[in-house]
Amino acid sequence: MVSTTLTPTTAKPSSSSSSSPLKVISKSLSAVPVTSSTSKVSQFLDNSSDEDEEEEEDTIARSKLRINGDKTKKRKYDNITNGHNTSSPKKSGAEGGSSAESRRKEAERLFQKRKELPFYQGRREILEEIMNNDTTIILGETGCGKSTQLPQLLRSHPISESHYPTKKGPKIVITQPRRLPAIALANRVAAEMGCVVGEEVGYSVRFEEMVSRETGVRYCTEGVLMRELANPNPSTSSSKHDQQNLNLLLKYDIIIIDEAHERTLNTDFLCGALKKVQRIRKDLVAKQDAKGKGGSATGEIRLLKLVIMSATLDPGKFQRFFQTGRDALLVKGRMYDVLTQHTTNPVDDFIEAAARQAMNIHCNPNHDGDVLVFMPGSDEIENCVELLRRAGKQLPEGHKQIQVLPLYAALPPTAQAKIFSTPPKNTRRVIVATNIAETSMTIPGVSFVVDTGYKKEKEYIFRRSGSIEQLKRKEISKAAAWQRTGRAGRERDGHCYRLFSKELFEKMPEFDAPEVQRCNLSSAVLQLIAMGQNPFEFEYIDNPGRDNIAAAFQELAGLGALSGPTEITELGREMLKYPLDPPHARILIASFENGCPNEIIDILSIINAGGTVFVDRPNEREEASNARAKFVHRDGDHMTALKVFRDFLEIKHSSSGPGLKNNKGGQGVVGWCKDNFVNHKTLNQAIKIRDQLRELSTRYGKDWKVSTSSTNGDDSSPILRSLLMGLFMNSAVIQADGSYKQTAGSLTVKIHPSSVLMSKKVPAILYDELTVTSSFYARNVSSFEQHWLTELPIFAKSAKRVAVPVGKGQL
Ligand SMILES: Nc1ncnc2c1ncn2[C@@H]1O[C@H](COP(=O)(O)OP(=O)(O)OP(=O)(O)O)[C@@H](O)[C@H]1O
Repeated sequence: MVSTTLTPTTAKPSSSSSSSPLKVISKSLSAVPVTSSTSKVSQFLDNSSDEDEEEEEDTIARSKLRINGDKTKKRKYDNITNGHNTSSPKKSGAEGGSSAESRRKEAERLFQKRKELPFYQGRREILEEIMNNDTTIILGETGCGKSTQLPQLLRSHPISESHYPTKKGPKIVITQPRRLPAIALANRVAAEMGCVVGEEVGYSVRFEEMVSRETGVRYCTEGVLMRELANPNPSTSSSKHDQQNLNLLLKYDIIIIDEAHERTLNTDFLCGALKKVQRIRKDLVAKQDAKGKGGSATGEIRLLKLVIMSATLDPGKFQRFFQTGRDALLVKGRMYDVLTQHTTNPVDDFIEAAARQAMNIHCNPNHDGDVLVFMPGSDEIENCVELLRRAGKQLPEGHKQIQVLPLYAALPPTAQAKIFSTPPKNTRRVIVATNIAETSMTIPGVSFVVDTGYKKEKEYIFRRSGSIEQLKRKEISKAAAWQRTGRAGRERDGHCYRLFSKELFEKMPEFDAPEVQRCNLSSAVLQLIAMGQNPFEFEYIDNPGRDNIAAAFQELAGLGALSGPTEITELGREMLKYPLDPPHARILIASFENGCPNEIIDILSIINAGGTVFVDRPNEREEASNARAKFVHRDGDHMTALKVFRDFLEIKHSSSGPGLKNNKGGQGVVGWCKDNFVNHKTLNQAIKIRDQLRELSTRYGKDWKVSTSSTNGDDSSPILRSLLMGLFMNSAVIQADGSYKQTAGSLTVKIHPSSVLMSKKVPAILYDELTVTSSFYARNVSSFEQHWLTELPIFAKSAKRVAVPVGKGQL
């Protein structure tokens, strides 16, 4: 293999060189990246006193007490453990004294490491700043301890305790843009605090939750908190204080928005909504104090503190938005050095170059540690994985082996969680990931990062004839490059190989463009309206533009979620009860009316599981196509997926044990999936989602058991009609020349080759998504009767326009 030529760099992360006012916390510590830097653990500036150390030891002792005290309390979840435990003590759901003892010992061991983290070193100044202000902006270098240490310190450090004199301490929520880091961080922090996930420390992500009444630190995705703001849980909300339907989140004292540099849709909407909540709570506290209700510390309503954090955010932008009037805090220093190198020449084929670089690392006997490779998207990842696996097979006998693991959002969570498992002996792991692993994550064992410099980014194209959202490959920003670099150097010194030149790096934008300016806003706009906010007048960090908001209104109105520019309908509120996008929520509600929730819940669970229903294996195309043939349903991919799922469940239930062993009559479920080219990871994940949707339906008084087979036998039309209620914007009718023309736009679309309807001609199609390559391809396609369109309120008045009639004989 030809090695890539790389040169070392001495550049600094953009945030550190920002002209915005910053208050430096650990002055003697160096910034990333380090080339031949001498910053080591022993050089950390320790600005804590001995007395402070004693207070910290005391904190550990108290958290021990809390854990033991919880022993007799009934927990909300019986199965408190999960498959994502990233550090020992592992799966310590047992309540026995020995596991509590092992947790305590592990927490004590980890405490020795925690004490060395720069963030921990600067804790007094950080906590005082937070206690003295409403909103604090913190920039801390990657790996300095922001996400793991701040919630723990806020919960039980004496500085915070004196501010929150109640026995329980402040309740803290910390948001993450993605579910994997939220779960991994909760596991890590639970281990550091010596408790079981779901007790003192918990997490809530879409379709999965590990929290209880005892939970004082809750890691959650931004989406979960947004949903809570818009759709207060009746059992926990303080609705009597809600203003304009905005949930004031009174059960939380401090909300931390972590990784704010990502500027996801939810980051920006959360910042706007929380700023408002903070202001309303402040006014209410002032009124409460004036009435003499006992002061804000102990009164019914307490002030809300906000902390905005990242290693690479633009501090000036957030300072201006929150009008903090304070310098952002800069926590400098990291635990370990990271040497960063750029290529001297441009790279022709970045997939091959990345595979080469990973193999070069692997074949160097002095290089110890796992490799994390960043690729733009799943296709590039699968190609790179293939190259690496092939190269791995050619390693000489006795050579250290490689285990290659893909990591991207469409993989089901169980497949994603593999990155936390211990590799076999004498094996180096090479993880090939999208930017899903770019922020927040500490992937155990990783010492090397290979960065291709590319990402895939959603781009929303506004067209009068129907907007489309597409994924495009783009160069990353400097902030993203530093985040990627920061995935090394977390457990030991690291090395980052950038497969782009220093000159190219210098030309990269400082930060990523905010998602509000390039994504479909319908879900966020519906939530805003439910909160009583006018999306056109909402305070945005960066305005999304009227066209983007108007497009969301159009879609939501079509779904029946809005009755006026700022008025949500009953149906809209109903839609918000389910953790689904508006179109999917609409489909679910339609299924209750059409008598098919049983089937629709299964279909929606598969769609939301991430991953495909079928898998491909190289050189087995014919076998795969023969195996699939027996599942094909004439009405298309949704009914086909339902058939696969139902057969899978039957096999699973008839198999002995958890599905890994053979059942008496034949093969086990894993063998069945292999023989039928079925993706068992997707379907197992679908089971979990199905259970949650069923539970939610029951909670809202809906009978999910109703099924078409109990009414109309084999008739799939109620299911397809339900799908159309949500996916009408994604529908197209056949034209005389055999092409399909969008009903809500004017694009000509083709059926994707992966669809079972690929070579069929049907009067009308609906689809889950549109991918754009040389043409517009509809994926996950089902057929339906053209005249159904005229029954939809949005099309009823303009039936002629949407349904260009083509008789069956013409097809
Ligand atoms: N799952 C884990 N396994 C091992 N070590 C971990 C784990 N999680 C955190 N750590 C250790 O704790 C340190 C601090 O992690 P933390 O996530 O708090 O840093 P951070 O400042 O939030 O980083 P980033 O900006 O990259 O999110 C890491 O550098 C690593 O040494």
